[in-house]
Amino acid sequence: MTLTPFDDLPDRAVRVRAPGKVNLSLRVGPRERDGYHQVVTVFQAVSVYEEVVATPADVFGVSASGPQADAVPTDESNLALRAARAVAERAGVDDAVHLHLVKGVPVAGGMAGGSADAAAALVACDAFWGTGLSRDDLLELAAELGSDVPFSLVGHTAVGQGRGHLLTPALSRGEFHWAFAVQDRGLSTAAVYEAYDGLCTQVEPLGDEEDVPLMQALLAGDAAALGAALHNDLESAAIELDPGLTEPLAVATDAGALGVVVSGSGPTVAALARSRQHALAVAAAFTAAGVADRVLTASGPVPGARVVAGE
Ligand SMILES: C[C@](O)(CO)[C@H](O)COP(=O)(O)OP(=O)(O)OC[C@H]1O[C@@H](n2ccc(N)nc2=O)[C@H](O)[C@@H]1O
Ligand SMILES: Nc1ncnc2c1ncn2[C@@H]1O[C@H](COP(=O)(O)OP(=O)(O)OP(=O)(O)O)[C@@H](O)[C@H]1O
Repeated sequence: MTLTPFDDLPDRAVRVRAPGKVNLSLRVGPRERDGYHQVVTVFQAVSVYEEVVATPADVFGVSASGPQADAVPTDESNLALRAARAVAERAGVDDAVHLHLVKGVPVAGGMAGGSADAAAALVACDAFWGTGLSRDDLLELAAELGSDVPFSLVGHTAVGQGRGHLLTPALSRGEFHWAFAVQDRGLSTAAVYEAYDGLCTQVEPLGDEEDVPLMQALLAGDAAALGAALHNDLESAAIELDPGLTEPLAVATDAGALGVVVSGSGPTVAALARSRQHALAVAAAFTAAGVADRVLTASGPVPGARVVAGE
């Protein structure tokens, strides 16, 4: 089945939309005994979306469409399918469901596409089966599926701590405009954290005081101050694995971006622009310089996973 956002929904179908994210700041502490690093991060949800359409089926299944759909696993490792099974188990549901993913977020791009699928699938299956799980239930299932999944559920702007899964909403005024340089080649999140360990011999435990200027910029809706405060501890590790990333970073700076940063574990490069128009100009500069396989523009913050049709 190949559904586009404009198709009519089949009977009983539920359609849910969930956003991608940018880490405005990502500070990485030591690796803990569970294999995960302590992080303090400020997430912003942006208007690049995944859609998940849940339809009746005799057996659990998943399919995908979109620019990089071939790179999405459709076996039991698929995060959306795992989310569906988690809802069924938690709520004691015996029925199956088919999930179709309309992928708009880059795959393995550092913008939490798989996490958005998982969050959307949690919301879709809850609505599809009428399980009535609480927000806390969904957040708990989300955290078991991946560190970024709770934020995909919540959206807007939030500070993530622990593995990134413990969220506190953050105040943000106005709308910020972004241009993204997307690469066909993905980066493995685990490999980037491993490269980070190799680069940093001594990692200090984390405080959150470094992000005060960033939080003030968000509160004031001051895009120039936000641009100056963007920060990603994983950036040098991502560049070590993919040295070509220095090119889109330089192109965005030359095009007058207020700030530019590797998004999460990369390789997508996120450039903060002065306006929607300027974001289009930065995207055009990426294309003209040949430093991106694809470009996107978006704004943020936007809400987390929510039903858009069929409930
Ligand atoms: C880079 C970020 O996107 C920033 O928000 C996240 O930290 C990654 O979140 P994610 O993709 O949901 O990652 P998970 O699926 O939870 O973990 C994938 C792998 O990344 C590494 N990982 C992830 C999160 C974290 N706080 N420390 C880690 O070391 C671990 O090796 C883990 O096995
Ligand atoms: N529904 C899914 N969509 C995309 N990838 C998935 C999905 N389920 C599992 N995966 C696997 O997860 C890997 C990471 O994909 P994803 O698009 O979530 O990366 P990411 O955006 O870099 O993640 P993050 O920003 O959260 O670190 C893929 O290479 C793929 O093997």
